[in-house]
Amino acid sequence: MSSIPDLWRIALIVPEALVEFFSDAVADHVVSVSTFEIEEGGNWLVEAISHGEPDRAWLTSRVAVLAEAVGIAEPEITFEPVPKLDWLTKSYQSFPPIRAGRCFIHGSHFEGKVPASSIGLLVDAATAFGSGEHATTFGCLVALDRLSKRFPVRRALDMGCGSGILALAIAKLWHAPVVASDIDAESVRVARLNARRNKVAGLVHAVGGVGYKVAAVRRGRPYDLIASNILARPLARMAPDLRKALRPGGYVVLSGLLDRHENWVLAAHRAQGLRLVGRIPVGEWRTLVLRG
Ligand SMILES: C[S@@+](CC[C@H](N)C(=O)[O-])C[C@H]1O[C@@H](n2cnc3c(N)ncnc32)[C@H](O)[C@@H]1O
Repeated sequence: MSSIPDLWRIALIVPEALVEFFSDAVADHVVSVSTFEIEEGGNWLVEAISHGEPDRAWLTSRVAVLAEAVGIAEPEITFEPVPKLDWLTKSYQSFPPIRAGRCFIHGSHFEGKVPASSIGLLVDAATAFGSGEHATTFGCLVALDRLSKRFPVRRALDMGCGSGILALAIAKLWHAPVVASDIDAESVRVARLNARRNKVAGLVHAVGGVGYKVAAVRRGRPYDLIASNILARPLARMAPDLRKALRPGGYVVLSGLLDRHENWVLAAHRAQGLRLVGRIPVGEWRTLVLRG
């Protein structure tokens, strides 16, 4: 527990018309920003969470400058540490096991048995994205399970690994080495921890850095399989790099895109010669399976 960074809550109340403006202004300095209406048609609460104690003086003066710029009274900004064990224990316990294809994702609080014929993935809801409950992670796991029944993989890449959940699944489904990369250092730490806890540390190599710029990602090429659950814009932008990194005939699993972005992302990858071989819609989210 001691290696989990301290979380801080930063809160301010602003008029509805300025919610986005203030959320964007703090977004680069925190790990998440939530907004809630607190008076119907009136004020909203902007609540941000940061890793470690935020720079109070900087944030306070930034908020003051913004308030002056839009002609409102300077909103009060509060800073408070988030009680460590409480929220972690709470979030651990709020996640029941999830099945996605043969994958059975459970937290360390799960006392039951992983069903025979399932593949257990031990992932606690913590400080990195990916504990199976999100539609995009779920879609990727279902796609990976389907592919594992008909396609051999000698090496794979999980780009934007978060908790490492997709890399763990690939390592367990194929017993193949996986490079797991993430732009966020905390995610890399959590992915390594999860690889050890799932006894696949010898197969999952977690590295930090942006997309295909990471040396270990380039060294691992060509990959038989690339999974990337990021967002529509980076997924579309990385199409040329992705094709270069993929072995001809290899598979790509893309997620993190909404239904309205599907054609756009697909067009970028089709322009590189990939073709659509699978599509898993979950709610408004889409997971696409492409073949090189
Ligand atoms: C939606 S999470 C997915 C986590 C996990 N793979 C899953 O499927 O649940 C996206 C992750 O991609 C990382 N990320 C975003 N842009 C990236 C980029 N250009 N290169 C590498 N990682 C990136 C984020 O830090 C985040 O951990």
